[in-house]
Amino acid sequence: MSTNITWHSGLTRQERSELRKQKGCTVWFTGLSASGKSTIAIALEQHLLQKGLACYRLDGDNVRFGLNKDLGFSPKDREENIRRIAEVAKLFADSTTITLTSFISPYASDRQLARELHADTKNTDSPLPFIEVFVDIPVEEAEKRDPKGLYKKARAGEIKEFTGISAPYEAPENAEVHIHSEKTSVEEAVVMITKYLDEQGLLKERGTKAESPVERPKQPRELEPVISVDGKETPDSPISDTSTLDHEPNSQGPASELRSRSDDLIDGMESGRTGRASYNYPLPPIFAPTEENATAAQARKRKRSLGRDGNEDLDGDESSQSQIAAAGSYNQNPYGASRNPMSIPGPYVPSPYGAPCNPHSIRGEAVFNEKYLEKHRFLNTRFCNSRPISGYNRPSRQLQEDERVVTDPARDVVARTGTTDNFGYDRPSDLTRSMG
Ligand SMILES: Nc1ncnc2c1ncn2[C@@H]1O[C@H](COP(=O)(O)OS(=O)(=O)O)[C@@H](OP(=O)(O)O)[C@H]1O
Ligand SMILES: Nc1ncnc2c1ncn2[C@@H]1O[C@H](COP(=O)(O)OP(=O)(O)O)[C@@H](O)[C@H]1O
Repeated sequence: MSTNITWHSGLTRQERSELRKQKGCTVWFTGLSASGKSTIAIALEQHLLQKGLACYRLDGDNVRFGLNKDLGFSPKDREENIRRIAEVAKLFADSTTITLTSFISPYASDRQLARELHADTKNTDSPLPFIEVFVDIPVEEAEKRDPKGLYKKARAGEIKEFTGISAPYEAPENAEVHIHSEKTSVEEAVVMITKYLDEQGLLKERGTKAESPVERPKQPRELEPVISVDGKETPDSPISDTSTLDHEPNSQGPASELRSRSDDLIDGMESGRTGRASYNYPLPPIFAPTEENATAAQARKRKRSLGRDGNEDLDGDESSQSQIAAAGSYNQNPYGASRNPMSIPGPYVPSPYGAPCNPHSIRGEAVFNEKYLEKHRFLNTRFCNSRPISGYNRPSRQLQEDERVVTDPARDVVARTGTTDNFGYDRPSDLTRSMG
C-alpha cells in the first residue's frame, strides 16, 4: 500500500480533450474465449484509426505476456488482472484515446470495478465513458471455433479452470452493446459499436461532424513563420513589416527545445538542405539584441553561474546554447513542466520531425546576440500569429501597437517593442524596447 503520496493535478479532462480534439473512453469487450473479442476489437481499432481517431487496443493474451505475466487464472489472479487492465485503460482513455480492451473478464464484480474506476471523478472534472461490449456466444459454438485448441485441452483436463468449461463466466446483464457473435459478422459488430460510440458523441471532434476525420486547421499562409537568410526574404515568403502576436509568449524554460530547433534549422541552412526555402517551422519570437540587453544578459548569466558554483563563468563562451540560455527569458509554464511541442495538436505547421508542431506550445522567447546571429546567418525570423489554446492559460489578447513584432530591415532581425508580463520570471524587459 502506497502512503505519503500526493495527487498532482494538471490539465482537466475537458481541456485535454479540447486540445486533442477527441474524447477518450474505454470500450470493454467481455466474452468467452473464442467468442470473437479480439477479432472484433482489431477490426474496430483499424476502423477508428482510419477515421483519424486515436485508438489503442489492450488484448488479454498480449498483456499477459508483459504487465500481467505474473498472473494465472485463479479467481484472485483474474481479479487482479482486470483491476490492472482497468487502471491502464483508464489512463489511456484519460489521454483522450479510444481504448479497447479484450479480456474474458468473467466476473461481474470485476467489470463493475472497472466501470466505477472510470466513473470516479474524485481527482478530475468529468467521468470517462465506459462502454461494455458483450461478445455473446454459446459455449458450444466457441468450442467449435476453438482457434487455439484450448477448449480441446480444457476438455481433456490439460488446462484447469478454463472459462466456460471448468470456471464460471458471469454474463453481463446490461452491457451497452450486445453482440451475438455466432450470427453477427465482424463488420456488423464494428458498425454496431461505432454507431453506439457515435450516438454518445464519442467520435466527433468538438463542434464537427462525427463522420469527418479529425482535421487540423491549416495555418493561414500569411501567418506562417518565415525565415530568410542573409537578410533576404525567401521568394515565396510574404513578409510584411509588422505582425502581431495575439498570445502571450510564456514558457517553462524550454531552452533545450529552442536550442535544438534553432540548431536544426541552422544545420539545415548551413548544409544547404533548407537553402532559402521558407521554413515552416515554429520558432520562438526572436528579439533584437542591443548592447544594453547583451550586458543585462551577461550580468544575469554571471549571477547564475556565481550562484551555482561560486566560480565566475564569463569566459567568452559564445556558443548558441549559452547565448540563448544567458539571454533568453523563459516564463513559467502553468503546469510546472515543459511541454512537448509535438504533443499538442491544433493550428500547426509541418515540422521537420514529421509530426504536427503547435506554435502555441513554443512558449518562450530567446534573445540572440549579434555574434550569434552573424555566426549562423540566422536572421529575420518571424513567429506566426496564433490563437489561444483554451481557457487554461492566460487569456489571450491582441498586443498593443507598441508591442508589435516588427521586422527591422536595417538589421534583419525581428524586434519587438513594449513590454509584456513576465509571469513572475526574471525577464529582461529592456530587451523588448529596442528597435522601434
Ligand atoms: N484457464 C483459462 N481460462 C481462460 N482463458 C485461458 C485460460 N488459460 C489460458 N487462457 C488464455 O488466456 C486468455 C484469457 O486471458 P484473460 O486475461 O482475458 O482472462 S481473464 O479476463 O483474466 O479471465 C484466453 O484468450 P482468449 O481466447 O483471447 O480469450 C486464452 O487464450
Ligand atoms: N462473427 C464473428 N466475430 C468474431 N469472430 C468470429 C466471427 N465468426 C468467426 N469468428 C472467428 O472466431 C475466432 C474468434 O477468436 P478471437 O477473436 O481470438 O476470440 P477471443 O478474443 O474472444 O478469444 C476467430 O478465429 C474468428 O475468425
